[in-house]
Amino acid sequence: MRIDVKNVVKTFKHKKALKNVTFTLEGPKIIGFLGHNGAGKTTFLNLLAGLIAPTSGSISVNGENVFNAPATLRDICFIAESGNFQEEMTIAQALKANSFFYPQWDEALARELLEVFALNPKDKVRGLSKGMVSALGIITGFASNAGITIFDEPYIGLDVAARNTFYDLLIEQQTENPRLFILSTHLIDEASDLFEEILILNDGQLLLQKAAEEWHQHIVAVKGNASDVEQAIHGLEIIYQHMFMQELTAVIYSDGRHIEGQNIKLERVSLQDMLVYLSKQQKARAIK
Ligand SMILES: Nc1ncnc2c1ncn2[C@@H]1O[C@H](COP(=O)(O)OP(=O)(O)OP(=O)(O)O)[C@@H](O)[C@H]1O
Repeated sequence: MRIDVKNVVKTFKHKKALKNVTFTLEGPKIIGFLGHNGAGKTTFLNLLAGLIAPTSGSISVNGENVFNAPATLRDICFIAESGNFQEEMTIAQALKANSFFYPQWDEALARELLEVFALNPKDKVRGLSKGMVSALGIITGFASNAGITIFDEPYIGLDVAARNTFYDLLIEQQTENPRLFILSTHLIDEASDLFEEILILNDGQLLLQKAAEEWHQHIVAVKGNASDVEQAIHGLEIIYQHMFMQELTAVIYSDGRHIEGQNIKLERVSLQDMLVYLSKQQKARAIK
């Protein structure tokens, strides 16, 4: 599976939710699609699932433009944050409807997962708790067997045990039947070991796309007096920088270069730290 995103802009009235986003994803792989609130993640996932059209630019899957391409959409399963199930249906009917849509649907897996998540197929979607709707989404996503399976905040309302079940299933499915899984989530520390590639959106733009290995080896925060930090990181890609009380923090991509200098500190940057940095930056911008 290959997704090509070219110069995508999405504007809602006066709000530019996506500002000229370009990248390529190739699977099978588990992708972490991250960014703070309002970064544009859901907007992008809706575009990828062909639910809305870009204002300009294009998204194609294996060379086919997704918008208005019904055949391609049958290989993309998008599980929305709020659950995209008809309220008046029972769980069994909701699964049936999805089984008609996805040609590779795995009925045995759907049945097995209903038991794993203790859902009663006769229950109506309307009466389900948030956690149960999330579980129904997870079942649908895995059973769809779609080449691209997207989970947008898949575990709202799920407890730790159910979330762990989800992580185990993801690994099991990726081993048995590899696909391109895209996960947008706020529970980053919990899920970060699962990601093989990480994309971070910030304010409608792609801030960063790295393989997880590259992240662990090469992304580092350099802190200290501004001129010392600037000297130490000269020529490197700066992902983020922030000045506080005369101390400069610069998150950089070291590209294997050994970083040294006087009066500077180097720190590892977890995905969670990165999002904290980004939201600080956003707040600082809002205050200005
Ligand atoms: N239908 C819409 N009409 C107007 N503005 C919208 C619409 N959908 C999204 N936006 C705006 O576009 C921006 C990006 O929203 P989006 O929901 O894509 O962000 P997100 O990264 O998914 O955030 P969250 O993590 O909070 O779900 C926000 O400023 C949002 O208010």
